[in-house]
Amino acid sequence: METKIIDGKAFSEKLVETVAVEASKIKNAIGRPPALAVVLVGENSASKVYVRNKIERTEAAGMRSIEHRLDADTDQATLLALIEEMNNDDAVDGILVQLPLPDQIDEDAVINAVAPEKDVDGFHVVNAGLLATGQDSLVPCTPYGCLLLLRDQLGSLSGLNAVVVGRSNIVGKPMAQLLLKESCTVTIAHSRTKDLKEVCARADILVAAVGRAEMIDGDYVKPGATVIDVGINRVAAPERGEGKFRLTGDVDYDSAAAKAGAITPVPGGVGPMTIACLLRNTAVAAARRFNVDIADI
Ligand SMILES: Nc1nc2c(c(=O)[nH]1)N[C@@H](CN(C=O)c1ccc(C(=O)N[C@@H](CCC(=O)O)C(=O)O)cc1)CN2
Repeated sequence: METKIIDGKAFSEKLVETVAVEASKIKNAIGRPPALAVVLVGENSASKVYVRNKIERTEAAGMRSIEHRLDADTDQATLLALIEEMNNDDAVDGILVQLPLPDQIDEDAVINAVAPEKDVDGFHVVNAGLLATGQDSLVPCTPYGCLLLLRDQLGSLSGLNAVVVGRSNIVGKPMAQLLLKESCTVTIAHSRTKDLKEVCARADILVAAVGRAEMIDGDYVKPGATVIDVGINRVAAPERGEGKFRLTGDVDYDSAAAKAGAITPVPGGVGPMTIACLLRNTAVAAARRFNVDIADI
């Protein structure tokens, strides 16, 4: 059986087109486009690229982008004051603080300072609680992107065995909640799980979000399973020249693809879905704030 390579880039481009249509409906209804404020603290080079992409794609989708760049030595009180200002600004629909933050800032305090209805990352404890109890919430972008790819690949997920490797608040836990909502039988596994290989090899859906380059190889994959690789790791690639890097996932692609029915590549799989779902969440946040009816995206 041939392995399907899931094209997250193409899927994300179609999703952004749909978001743009809904964004223009919102603009017609409220007299301005949905607005997303992005905050970058410091000089992390990957974060700078992600933020630049977020800004470009927000504008390309016909939405307003507001950018705040703060120095690496910014203190927590200053960042919290900026968030409070944006919470109270009626012209801001979505607020995103790019992670990771410098060490002097408590990430949880920042995440929970964002007004839940503007929390387009879906990380606030209120949104996490709403998701866990099956209520409407803003859902974290990466897991939601994985879910859209899975639905597109498999149709109904009901009754399937899903294993999520990784228990972060940002990916692993919300991914498990989303799969549970789809009536999967869900296992959250992690680096301390006993017999991890055997646990994974029972999965119809295997989501790797463990943060270790190429850890999940073909031995972890049930024949025909759908494998979703959330990892983005930069590893040395001396074959490309001195000091060069290549991007790789948490899955050892070649050996996993040899067993899987379908698999996401890195790059070009889950990554592009993260930003597309951020735009989707911004449109959803604006529509909910102003009671505008939009399509279910
Ligand atoms: N506040 C947040 N911070 C972070 C999040 C997040 O969802 N919210 N996620 C990641 C980074 N991230 C978005 O912020 C992100 C990561 C990767 C991609 C992506 O498109 N990856 C490409 C490869 C890009 C490259 O060359 O590096 C791919 O996989 O094809 C988009 C967004 C941490 N911080």
